[in-house]
Amino acid sequence: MVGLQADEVDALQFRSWLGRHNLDIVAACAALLLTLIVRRFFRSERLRLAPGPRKWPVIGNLPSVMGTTPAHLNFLRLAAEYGPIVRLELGAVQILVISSAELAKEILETQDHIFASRPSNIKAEVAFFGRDLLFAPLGDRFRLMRKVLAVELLGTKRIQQFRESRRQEVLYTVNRIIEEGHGGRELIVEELLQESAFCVLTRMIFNRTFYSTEQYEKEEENQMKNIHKLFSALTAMKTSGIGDSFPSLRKFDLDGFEGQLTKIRVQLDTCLSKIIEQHRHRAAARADPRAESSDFLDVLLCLQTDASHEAHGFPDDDIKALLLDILLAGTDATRLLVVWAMCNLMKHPHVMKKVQQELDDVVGRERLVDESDMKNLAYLGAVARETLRLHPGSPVTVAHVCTKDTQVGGYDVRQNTSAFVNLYALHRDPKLWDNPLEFRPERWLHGELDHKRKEFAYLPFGAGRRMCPGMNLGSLVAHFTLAQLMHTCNFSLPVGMKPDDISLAEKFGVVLSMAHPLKLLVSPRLPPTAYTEQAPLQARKQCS
Ligand code: HEM
Repeated sequence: MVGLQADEVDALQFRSWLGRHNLDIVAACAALLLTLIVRRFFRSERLRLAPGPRKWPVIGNLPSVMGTTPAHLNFLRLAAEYGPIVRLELGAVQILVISSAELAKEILETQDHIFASRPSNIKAEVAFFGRDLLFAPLGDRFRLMRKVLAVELLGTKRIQQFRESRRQEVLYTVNRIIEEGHGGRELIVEELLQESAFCVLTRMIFNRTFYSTEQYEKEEENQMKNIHKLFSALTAMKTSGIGDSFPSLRKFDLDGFEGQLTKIRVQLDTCLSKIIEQHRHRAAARADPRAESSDFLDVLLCLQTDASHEAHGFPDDDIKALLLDILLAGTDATRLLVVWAMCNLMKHPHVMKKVQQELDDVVGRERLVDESDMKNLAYLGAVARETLRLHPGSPVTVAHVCTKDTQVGGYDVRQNTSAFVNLYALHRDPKLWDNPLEFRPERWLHGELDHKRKEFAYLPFGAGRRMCPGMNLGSLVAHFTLAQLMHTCNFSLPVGMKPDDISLAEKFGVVLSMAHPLKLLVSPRLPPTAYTEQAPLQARKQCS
């Protein structure tokens, strides 16, 4: 190579080597690619994955769960075909549907430490400031929020503190029902019960309600109405958007899901920030803000500034998110328990008769029910339990995401798979319940179930680390509302309608709503003297 520099010689030698080995290189690349494909193929072949329907390219099993059939019914159908554990791919997201008590125990107890987290979720991230508890992944923030909620807000003493405001709100609703049903007018009680459940909670959270223009400043009343409107819009929206199933498409917001959530969040934020400022202002005017803490928001603002408490410095966004969680998780669940119980009582008049007889025996007809009576109303309690069995407000648990590769029921489960327990399926499983579709409150009495019922057969509040922290409050409010309604009112069906005509069909949505809300006729049941107790509206004025 006369006249060539050393590096030019190297380049020429390399080119000639390349020419000679061209084919070898292509073959090596192809072999590498093939190895990767084969390894991937064999890896998933080696994994023993749970059964499930055939997948479509890209969209996976989305067609199996799309449409207007409620998710728990789709899951029930899939369980009948593939068994108690079904694997689905919803776009890029892997999910497991669990439909037996044994496997529910495995997810919610034996492997609770692995399955107690939540997957990321656009709705929570956008509408709940990405800071709420319901959708919080497992970690220090989750533990702190859960502790604050359970100990500081929903402890027995704190719940007792709001006894009078609950009584006023429920009696106010009873009055409205009797008034609006006067003269044989047909009523959709469900709508009034939604407002009632919401206001019971807003009284505890902000010490505000939205019915009375006399008690509250107009601005405060409008704030509550606005929150109710925004909150209703939020709950009416679907739980996930295209960006949840296909994270790579999220930035395009193809279905406008994120844009819509952002609009609601901005308005909620403005409204909640104003209420927080008003509470701060009021607390600053008190001699000892702690001594006079009167509602949940006051309590949280006190913790925020208490250097000795671990919640010290809790950001405002965490406070807003926690309060929204209480409204979101508490309102519908409580309302639905009362609504489905009433529906079943109207469908089974002999059960209604027993409930009212028990109320007359325990309370009598000369006074109204008090929360302290609840412990003596065993039959009414059994009606509520049986209602939650057949109509659990959350028919499927919130998603529990698996934080590492594991096995469930002998099947391999990959990290980041979301598991849903179909509570509706467990509660109607003929292997666990005698005549599961029959509404029979008696099954809860006289220890009838003690020897028959299996563990994890009945989970209306979930189980494990993510079990509902509002169970006691939700049960108390729902049982008390039902007791007041059954004690003070006579309900009957519109002319020409028979109990058998009542439809138990369920509407598509996250919670278990009635597809055909019940229309009822109502009249007072007690002698007029029983209603002379301090009128609830007046009592609310004096209390504020
Ligand atoms: C009858 C009424 C209620 C029923 C049937 C009910 C049911 C449930 C269910 C099934 C879950 C999901 C459990 C899981 O993911 O495994 C849940 C979670 C939750 N509930 Fe309730 N609930 C009721 C009332 C309430 C009330 C009144 C509140 C608030 C005061 C509340 C607050 C929550 C919260 C914050 C969570 C999320 C807990 C977490 O992720 O750690 N619930 N509830």
